[in-house]
Amino acid sequence: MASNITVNPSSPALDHFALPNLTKFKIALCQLTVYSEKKKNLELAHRAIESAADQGAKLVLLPEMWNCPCSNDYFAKYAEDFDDENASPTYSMLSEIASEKGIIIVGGSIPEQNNGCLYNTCCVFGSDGKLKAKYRKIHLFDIDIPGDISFKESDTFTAGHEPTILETDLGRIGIAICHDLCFPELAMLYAAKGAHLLCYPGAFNVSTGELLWELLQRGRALDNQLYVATCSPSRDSNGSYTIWGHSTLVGPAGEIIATSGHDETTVIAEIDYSLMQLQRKALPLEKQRRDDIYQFVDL
Ligand SMILES: O=C(O)CCC(=O)C(=O)O
Repeated sequence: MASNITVNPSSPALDHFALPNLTKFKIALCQLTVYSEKKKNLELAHRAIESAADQGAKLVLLPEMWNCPCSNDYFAKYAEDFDDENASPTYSMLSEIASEKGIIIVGGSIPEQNNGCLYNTCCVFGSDGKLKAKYRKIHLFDIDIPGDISFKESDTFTAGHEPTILETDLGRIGIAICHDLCFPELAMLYAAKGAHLLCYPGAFNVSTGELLWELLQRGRALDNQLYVATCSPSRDSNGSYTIWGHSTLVGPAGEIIATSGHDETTVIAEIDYSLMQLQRKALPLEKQRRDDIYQFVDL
């Protein structure tokens, strides 16, 4: 299981205090407008990534479902097969711009078609333009609030099974998508494997967004004393699914470092892992944890 997990938590070499080569860098959260034409979405994303890199961002995070309208009616039509990279315009664009600018791109999510199944998938490209990881959303979003919102992602998508954390020059990055934020267990698993940063492309709606979006990401950051970055599409009030927006970077004490409203924008903010070390020294939750009373089981 978990073939994307490259760090062995039981390895004595894993030092949770160890920092990557680059401890301070800029991250960009590109809160993109989503159009019904895929080509337009690709062009917009390309421009936003290029501009973020030109402003010094070393890591760019894109939103959930940024190249496809957020509706079960569209997912199959817009889906791409990443195994056939030449047939995937999204794969090619992200790979090319990552290597051209020498940046890491956590490519939000798009519908992936693979062996007759559809997945809500995030691809991560390294600064050499190579695909470094692929994460398929594990917790699908099914909700039914009478008179408010009804959405069943599991009608269309198959759930993924593989937590994904990757070792990069910018630290160990855990990947998850949107509704995955509601499950502290996944964030804890990544923290146990030494993650410095969790990236959540997301597309919360206005119904759950106002109450939960910020609370959840601050909770995941605070519990695990690491950085959490989220990136949403911008709001489209004409669509059937009204997006909350508010792409955010949260620091290891649960503090909001930078955030946005719901319009199209790019948030550029600094990650400084030395703050994570300070927070873990000041409040050593890891040492205070009572594994004799409750134990976190990592299968
Ligand atoms: O968990 C929620 O309340 C919203 C999640 C969501 O919008 C999604 O997973 O697409």
